Amino acid sequence: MAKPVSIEVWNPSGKYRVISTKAMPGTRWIRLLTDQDCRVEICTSKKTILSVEDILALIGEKCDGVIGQLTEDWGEALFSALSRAGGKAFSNMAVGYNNVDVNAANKYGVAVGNTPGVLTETTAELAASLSVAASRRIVEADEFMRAGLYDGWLPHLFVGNLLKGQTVGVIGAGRIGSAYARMMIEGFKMNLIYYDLYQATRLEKFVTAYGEFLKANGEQPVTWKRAGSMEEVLREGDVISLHPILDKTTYHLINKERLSIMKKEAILVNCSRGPVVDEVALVEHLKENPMFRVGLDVFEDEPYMKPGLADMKNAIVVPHIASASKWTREGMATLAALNVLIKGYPVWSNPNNVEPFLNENSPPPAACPSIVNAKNLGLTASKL
Ligand SMILES: NC(=O)C1=CN([C@@H]2O[C@H](COP(=O)(O)OP(=O)(O)OC[C@H]3O[C@@H](n4cnc5c(N)ncnc54)[C@H](O)[C@@H]3O)[C@@H](O)[C@H]2O)C=CC1
Ligand SMILES: O=C(O)C(=O)CO
Repeated sequence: MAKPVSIEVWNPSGKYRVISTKAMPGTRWIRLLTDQDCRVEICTSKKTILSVEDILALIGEKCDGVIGQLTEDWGEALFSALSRAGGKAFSNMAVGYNNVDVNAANKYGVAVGNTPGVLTETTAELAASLSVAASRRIVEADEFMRAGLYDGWLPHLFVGNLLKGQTVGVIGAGRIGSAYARMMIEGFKMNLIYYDLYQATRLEKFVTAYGEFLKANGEQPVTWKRAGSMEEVLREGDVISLHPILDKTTYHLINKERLSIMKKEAILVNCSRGPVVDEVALVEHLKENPMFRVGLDVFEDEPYMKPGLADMKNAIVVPHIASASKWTREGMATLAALNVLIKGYPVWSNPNNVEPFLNENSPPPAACPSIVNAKNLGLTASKL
């Protein structure tokens, strides 16, 4: 028998019981739920990652909807329990939902929400920050300064790579990958090579137009190329950033063999999911190629790093903070809350445009912003 988990309660007499497995930023998300007659229970356990047993205890006998986190294992056990408790909706507070077994949710008729769009720019900004920090060796230089080792300017001190005119490679040119590409192209005048299963038409148009603008102003135009294979991106990119979803096609997409075809002084950035990179092979590669650098926000065995990674000077590591801006995190909480409103709301027809849900000063549309299994469950699409 799992121990009861500590909770904070809002609107105790609300008709619908909604649980959030973590406290989330802002208060708008709580207000939106309590305004719709929900009793909101927020888990206040000190444990960072809740186990399946902890969440089963939270769900209890009656529960209408749950907002959960990407660190939790949402599979058969939780969806069957939620369904038995009368629950109809679950939302991850994340756009990625590789921690969710959507087939199990379908089996129990539970809608699965995610939070796209609101984190696109914030996540791309962190990928861009890691790209610049790695290319200019900012973290190494900062450590050197704090250690009191700086005794004067030297021609060879922390020499890094110039980004202008180099090639930025993007693998997975969806919302975040495309936003990142634009930042690197517009900000640093880099040329683009990308690989995706689909054509990134808007991104291509942007690079073409920006290239024409530069040319008209007497500058070297930027260019783009859609690669026919991932290997092409790896061979040609000077800075390569990974932005695909994690599934079986992208697991260990970067492995020993693929690392070996990259340029010796390339920079690799991963703000997608840890298992997209074979981290053991990466550590070996970093040891053998001191001029190869990485910026990592995510790790294969998160929250742990593979042995040796923390010792590598040519690696910058940050704790899965790519979406961590105040506006984005509050927006993610809002979208997650609206996804679990269980009054039979229709599903928003364009999850790539979630702006109307994010305006603090006007009520959101009466729709669930993003339900990934809406078609499987035959949910009605919003006409708004
Ligand atoms: N580190 C962090 O804090 C964050 C991480 N993420 C991760 O980023 C991922 C992407 O997010 P969005 O850009 O919003 O999703 P998206 O769905 O717009 O883009 C994903 C892209 O990956 C492409 N893709 C899928 N399989 C592929 C393959 N085998 N090879 C090449 N491309 C492939 C898709 O066609 C799509 O264009 C999320 O699924 C999540 O895992 C997202 C936000 C924050
Ligand atoms: O949204 C996601 O997928 C994250 O990783 C956290 O923002």
